[in-house]
Amino acid sequence: MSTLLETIEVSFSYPASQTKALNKLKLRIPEGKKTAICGHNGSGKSTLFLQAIGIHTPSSGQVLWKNKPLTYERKELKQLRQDVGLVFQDPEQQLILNTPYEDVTYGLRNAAVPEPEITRRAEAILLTLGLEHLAHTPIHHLSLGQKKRVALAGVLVLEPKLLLLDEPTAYLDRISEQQLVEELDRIHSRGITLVMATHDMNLAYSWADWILVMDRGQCVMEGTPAEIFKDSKALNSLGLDRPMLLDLWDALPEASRQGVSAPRNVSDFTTLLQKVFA
Ligand SMILES: Nc1ncnc2c1ncn2[C@@H]1O[C@H](COP(=O)(O)OP(=O)(O)OP(=O)(O)O)[C@@H](O)[C@H]1O
Repeated sequence: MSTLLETIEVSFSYPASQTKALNKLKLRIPEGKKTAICGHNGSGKSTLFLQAIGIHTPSSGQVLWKNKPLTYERKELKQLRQDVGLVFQDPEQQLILNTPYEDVTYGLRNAAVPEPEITRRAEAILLTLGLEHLAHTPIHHLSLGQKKRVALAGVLVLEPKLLLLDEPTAYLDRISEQQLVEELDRIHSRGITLVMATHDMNLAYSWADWILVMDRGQCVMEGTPAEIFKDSKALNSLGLDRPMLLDLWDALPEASRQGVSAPRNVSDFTTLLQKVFA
């Protein structure tokens, strides 16, 4: 499993704060996977993302992109921010222009992409995310879910190799969440490595193929969803819930679970129930 981004013993404190937001953090983001980063409020997930795009620099330790330590030179940071896209939890922090079209084209102009190419790429990404009819609508007229899509479009249009998403489904309704997850799967199938910070253990369990758990600025667990959610006690002590599907799975008669792996989504669970109660 090759590593795209790595932190080696990274520590960082915000100027106004006494506590370390990151405390000798050691973790790796595997290339090509869908990784979920879980952890209670304040465990350091967003701070890690800001380190990954070089907005903050470690007070000690190193951040490595493709096995090379970041030097934080201007040219390198410019390239890094094209390779690593960050979608903030709150789209208001990200959307600075008046309309989705202006916002999506802004990053391309900064990257000195030729004008015909800008138009082509902006129109394509707005279409992909179902935003074409809103391209010239003032952003303050959009719903939160639509703003989240615009923020995602503005990052995706730059064709990053690694996409970091901070709580992308927070405050979305079930249908919008489902649509976003489907879109993320399409993005992943194009070869983009995805990392999602989330509090939603049901989503982490069904969506991710690799999970990192953070606590007090450290990575305290890593593994596949099956490995991570096996240890309910450890998760509880970290303030994280067990996915509902696993509780339901445990409630099934033992004989029906023998030799079958626990379902990762509702549709697999329903199929299993139909077999059990046939
Ligand atoms: N701008 C800031 N100024 C001072 N302290 C901050 C700032 N941003 C974060 N912190 C502190 O750094 C620590 C890590 O915060 P961070 O936002 O990275 O956690 P998180 O895991 O993303 O939390 P959440 O799940 O609530 O988004 C917390 O103790 C937080 O209070």
